[in-house]
Amino acid sequence: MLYSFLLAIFMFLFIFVYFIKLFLFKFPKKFHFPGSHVLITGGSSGIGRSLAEQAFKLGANVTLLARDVEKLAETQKYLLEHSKTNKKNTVQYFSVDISRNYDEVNDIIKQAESKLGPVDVLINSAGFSVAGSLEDLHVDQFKKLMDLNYLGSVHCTKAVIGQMKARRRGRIVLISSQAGQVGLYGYSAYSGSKFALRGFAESLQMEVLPYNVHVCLAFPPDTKTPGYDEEMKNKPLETKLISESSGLHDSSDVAKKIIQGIVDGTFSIYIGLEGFFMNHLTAGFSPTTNLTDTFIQVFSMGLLRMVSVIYLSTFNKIVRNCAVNKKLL
Ligand SMILES: NC(=O)C1=CN([C@@H]2O[C@H](COP(=O)(O)OP(=O)(O)OC[C@H]3O[C@@H](n4cnc5c(N)ncnc54)[C@H](OP(=O)(O)O)[C@@H]3O)[C@@H](O)[C@H]2O)C=CC1
Ligand SMILES: CCCCCCCCCCCCCCCC(=O)[C@@H](N)CO
Repeated sequence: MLYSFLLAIFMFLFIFVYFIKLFLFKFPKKFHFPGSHVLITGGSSGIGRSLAEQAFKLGANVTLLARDVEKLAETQKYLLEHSKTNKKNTVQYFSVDISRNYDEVNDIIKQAESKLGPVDVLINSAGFSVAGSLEDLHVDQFKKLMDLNYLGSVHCTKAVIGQMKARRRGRIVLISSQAGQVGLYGYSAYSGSKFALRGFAESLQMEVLPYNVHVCLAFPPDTKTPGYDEEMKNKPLETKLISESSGLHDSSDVAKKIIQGIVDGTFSIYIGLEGFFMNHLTAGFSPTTNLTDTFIQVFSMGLLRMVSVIYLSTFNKIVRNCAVNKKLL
């Protein structure tokens, strides 16, 4: 009796999900890297640099944007020497602060496009993090985080979106963070800038879907990069202890998942086991681009919510214990 009841529920959900595929959504077509133009902000370091390396190896022409010319030149040299393919693809770079002024960013991107053709994939990886309690964070730091992590991505996206829509081809990649899925101790400033990307990504995806442009929003966990090392210097113990629960990952593994997401046109890209859980728990009203993920979400959200409540209580305990140890409570 119970067995056939469960079977009926399973069948119902199965039919529902396939209904989604057949009648409600057209899933993205695969993207092919060879010969394409991939522009990567923050391409001279960390996750952006690993993405540049992998895109270049796949035969893409790569444009790197960042501020420091030496790091850019060094990355270009590294790619040309270490990732050489038998294809005739190339790497160029431009120095620009993407957080400041839309017109300046737009000019640089137009220059990049005049050399390598219209951008097919825009990867917004330039970003940084500062962790601290609200009392320790300066209001200026909130502003700087929004200017780079959020507006920097908006500027670059606005500069390429017109031609992508016109050509019915393109991928916009936004690098959020697991701290853009859950707010944690120390991330009051950083999380705001990363949650903002999700609102931007979801709205934009609805706007550009008819033009075959796909938005990919990635949620990396802690990843060993120069930016991470910098963040660690002033990270509160609470934030360290809580973040440890989803481990420390390698930037080339993170980049690999993102590249696969770009190929598939996945809206929501996660990394690691905790990433998988958080992705499905927080899927909410986000676009569906993948049948398996949608299927898992329909089944698992309630159960995952239960798991998240347990995690939350352990995080709250960490914060309380730290306050007690600091003799604040
Ligand atoms: N590392 C991690 O643990 C995680 C990182 N992320 C996110 O991934 C992205 C990449 O992080 P990560 O690889 O660690 O960062 P890194 O600090 O290693 O690299 C940042 C890159 O962005 C460039 N950049 C910084 N400011 C600007 C600016 N104003 N204009 C143009 N370019 C700029 C830097 O070059 P230059 O300084 O020369 O301008 C550099 O190339 C960020 O958005 C980050 O928030 C998400 C989750 C985890
Ligand atoms: C359903 C239950 C699953 C629960 C798992 C919870 C794990 C939460 C850990 C969050 C880690 C946040 C990392 C932020 C990384 C980052 O963006 C900075 N390092 C940038 O430099």
